[in-house]
Amino acid sequence: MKNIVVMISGSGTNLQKIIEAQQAGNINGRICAVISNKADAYGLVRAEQAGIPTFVFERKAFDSNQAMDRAIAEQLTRIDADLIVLAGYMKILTAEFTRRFAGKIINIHPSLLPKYAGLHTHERAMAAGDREHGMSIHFVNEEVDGGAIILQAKVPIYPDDALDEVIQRVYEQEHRCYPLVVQWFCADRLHLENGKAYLDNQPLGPQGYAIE
Ligand SMILES: Nc1nc2c(c(=O)[nH]1)N[C@@H](CN(C=O)c1ccc(C(=O)N[C@@H](CCC(=O)O)C(=O)O)cc1)CN2
Ligand SMILES: NCC(=O)N[C@@H]1O[C@H](COP(=O)([O-])[O-])[C@@H](O)[C@H]1O
Repeated sequence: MKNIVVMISGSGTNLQKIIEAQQAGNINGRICAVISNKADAYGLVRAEQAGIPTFVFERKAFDSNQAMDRAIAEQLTRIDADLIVLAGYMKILTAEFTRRFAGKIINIHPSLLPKYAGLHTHERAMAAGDREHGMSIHFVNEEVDGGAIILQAKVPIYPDDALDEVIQRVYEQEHRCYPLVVQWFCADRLHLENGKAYLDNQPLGPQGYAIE
């Protein structure tokens, strides 16, 4: 049974889907803690409602990003985390942190990486006139959104779409796919080796597993 820690900064809808999948017995792991860098993150309420311990590490309480990440790392070590799930965690992790937990950290990002790394991805895709968009799940390294891609799911952008419609369309794919990837890791089907993602010991291509 793997020890899972989920790191959030906001609403926690992806966290909620992972909680529900775990409660339904679809994930061979236990969510041991939820960590947030924002004390007002609603995801903390979701965790508390599910009886999951929560920890808040706010940047203003530390002298540096390094000190903050070291404090988080100590908590993760105490928990003996096997998998660290970034689910809307909106802080760039230090290289020291990502190296310490290499192969154990995954992230979900609302674009078809390598397009639109960083923030405001939906707005950028719409402004570019893209007709195809989506989300990526990847291993995390020191390069922001540059880690090996595990899975991508595509969604259309229609000419008359409002921003919220695109956001919701991507959210649907995120909520479908993240619990699946967490289970792949917990079932020892997914691993990182020499910077490449492997599923069932087969190397995944640069865009990862393309789910229909
Ligand atoms: N070392 C890494 N850290 C993080 C990664 C990663 O791949 N490598 N993924 C991000 C998640 N993310 C996009 O998916 C992302 C989050 C935040 C930022 C960013 O610019 N954050 C600002 C502060 C924003 C705020 O506090 O409101 C910052 O950290 O200065 C970019 C990308 C998680 N971390
Ligand atoms: N760059 C990271 C990033 O933008 N992550 C995005 O934050 C949202 C969190 O939603 P949630 O808190 O409802 O799960 C998700 O859409 C995720 O892809």
